Amino acid sequence: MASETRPFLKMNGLGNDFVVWDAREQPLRLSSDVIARLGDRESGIGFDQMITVERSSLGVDAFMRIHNQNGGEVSACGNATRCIGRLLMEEIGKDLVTIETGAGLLHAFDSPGPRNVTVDMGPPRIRWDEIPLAEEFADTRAIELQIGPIDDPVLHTPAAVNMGNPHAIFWVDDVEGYELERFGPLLELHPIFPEGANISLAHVFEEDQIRLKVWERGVGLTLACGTAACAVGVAAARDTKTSRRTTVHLPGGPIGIEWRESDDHVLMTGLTEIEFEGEVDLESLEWRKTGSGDASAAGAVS
Ligand SMILES: N[C@@H](CCC[C@H](N)C(=O)O)C(=O)O
Repeated sequence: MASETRPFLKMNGLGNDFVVWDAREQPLRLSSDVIARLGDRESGIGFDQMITVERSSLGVDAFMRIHNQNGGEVSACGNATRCIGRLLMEEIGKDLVTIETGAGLLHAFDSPGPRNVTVDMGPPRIRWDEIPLAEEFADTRAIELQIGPIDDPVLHTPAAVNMGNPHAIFWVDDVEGYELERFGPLLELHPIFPEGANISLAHVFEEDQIRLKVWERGVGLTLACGTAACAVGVAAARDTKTSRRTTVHLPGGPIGIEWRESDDHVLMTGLTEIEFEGEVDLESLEWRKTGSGDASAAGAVS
């Protein structure tokens, strides 16, 4: 049987990077082992998430399937929703599109500034069983965590928020003052989080300005995580550390978050980038670049 070569697009939202397949005409389902091999930065294409754009069974603009680098399927990815929103808006020629995800229908719309996209991520879920947590907590602004090898008290009382996926947020004085790569893997799989969790270190350094570093479930340290930025914006406002409008500064750049009072929805605005076009032989998993991205577009600043 001849091997199949499939085109893909490499994109990122503030450095949180994705391989994007268009599977609307020709379905594509890869095993978790293949996804992990393609996601490997040494031997594969390298990405944080793999995004498969499919036809929506609900008749909206598209369905977006999300896999983490380790091959596990998840329901939400804020940065990828902005990237897919941009692709669909450019394709359809509209300035608002609706994307079906595992976490529900999300609207993406054009935002001032080139390649800037806003996504309405819907309302946060903050009840202990919605996050979900393994035991009842009346107040999820600070839950109690028992974690043996870590003795810093700051790392025992995270806030917990679900933005279509579970997040734990530790408020610290300096996000660089902790070895997130050491305790991220322990906390991601802590039994209090039956579905695992994305782990954030956050610090309000100026009025409504938050510094954020994230250990993503199923990936590790990433340059940015959109749902974490939303969760942190919500946790900060719940705790009156900030107003409902914040700028969250990630290693990959800033992202604007608004937790709208009128309908409880969280809006996230930030840059999207097409890095390059490529193709993969799905049998050998060999891949090559076939085209360039935004950086080579006319007028782009390199
Ligand atoms: N990078 C994403 C989140 C991707 C999923 C996450 N790792 C999880 O397992 O929930 C974002 O931008 O939100």
